Amino acid sequence: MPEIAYLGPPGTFTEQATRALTEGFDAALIPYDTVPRALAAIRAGEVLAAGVPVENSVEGSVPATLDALVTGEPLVAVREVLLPVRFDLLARPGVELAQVRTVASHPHALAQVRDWLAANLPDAAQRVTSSTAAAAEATEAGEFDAALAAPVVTEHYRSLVPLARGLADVRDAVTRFLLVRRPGPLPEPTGADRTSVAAVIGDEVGSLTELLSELSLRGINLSRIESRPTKDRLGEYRFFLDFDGHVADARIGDALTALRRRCNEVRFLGSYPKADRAPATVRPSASEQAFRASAKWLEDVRAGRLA
Ligand SMILES: O=C(O)C(=O)Cc1ccccc1
Repeated sequence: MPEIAYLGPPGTFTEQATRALTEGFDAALIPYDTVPRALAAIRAGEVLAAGVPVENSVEGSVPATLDALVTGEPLVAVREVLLPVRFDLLARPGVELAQVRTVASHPHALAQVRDWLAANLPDAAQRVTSSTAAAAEATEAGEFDAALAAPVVTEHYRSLVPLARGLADVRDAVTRFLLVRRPGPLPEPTGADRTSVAAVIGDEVGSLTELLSELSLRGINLSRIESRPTKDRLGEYRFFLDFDGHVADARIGDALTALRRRCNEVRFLGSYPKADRAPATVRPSASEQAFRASAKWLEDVRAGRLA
């Protein structure tokens, strides 16, 4: 049975997401304490793939995931899923809200209930853990007074009881997760796909504008842009771009070759079906048919068939 890594321990949001990402095939889910370790396990050939969180509608990107995706051997995303996130505040039996002095969770969880914590636990010290389930585990062990975690976490840390349920400063917050693996055959284009790349550009006037123009000129809709320091030199950034379309689409292939020419480094991070299944809108001049017809025209010109 294929083994798939996820950010553990059991009971994380990533575990739930990874179940959804691997729906339809039998896989054994293996917990790793951090996203970089889960991705290292793919690179080392210990697991086939990993489910990882990439971004949240409230708190933005998960930097550890972005950095680990571009450090080391190439990896590509093959599926994505969106998971609504709400948190329970869990404590050992007998601990009341007024007694909570320390509350632990993943940084994204603490950020998503910042207002609730300010209003209800203004004096509690916030402690960061590697995941929400790690916070629950440590709370059960007596390390913290309370943990913010997924409601399902109590299936694993059974002595914990909720002090508050369904917390979220922003209703309908969602987190986006990817199933990542080593490069291989790509998912088939569906007409509602997303492509992810990471590009390092030179420190020159207009280099980012020109990079983005390569997409807009071909009618490609950019759905996310995020920058992270390359860590090599102050002021040098790597841009993580997500856009509508599949690398098999002519307009996307054309744009990627342009990025490859322009950028100091381009890493392809996958083409995969969008979770919302919303088809890409393609203007007529960027359609497959238009690309085919113009390539044919050029071929004819070069062969001396047309003036
Ligand atoms: O810690 C977890 O449970 C995770 O899977 C990471 C995370 C944390 C907060 C919101 C969504 C995902």
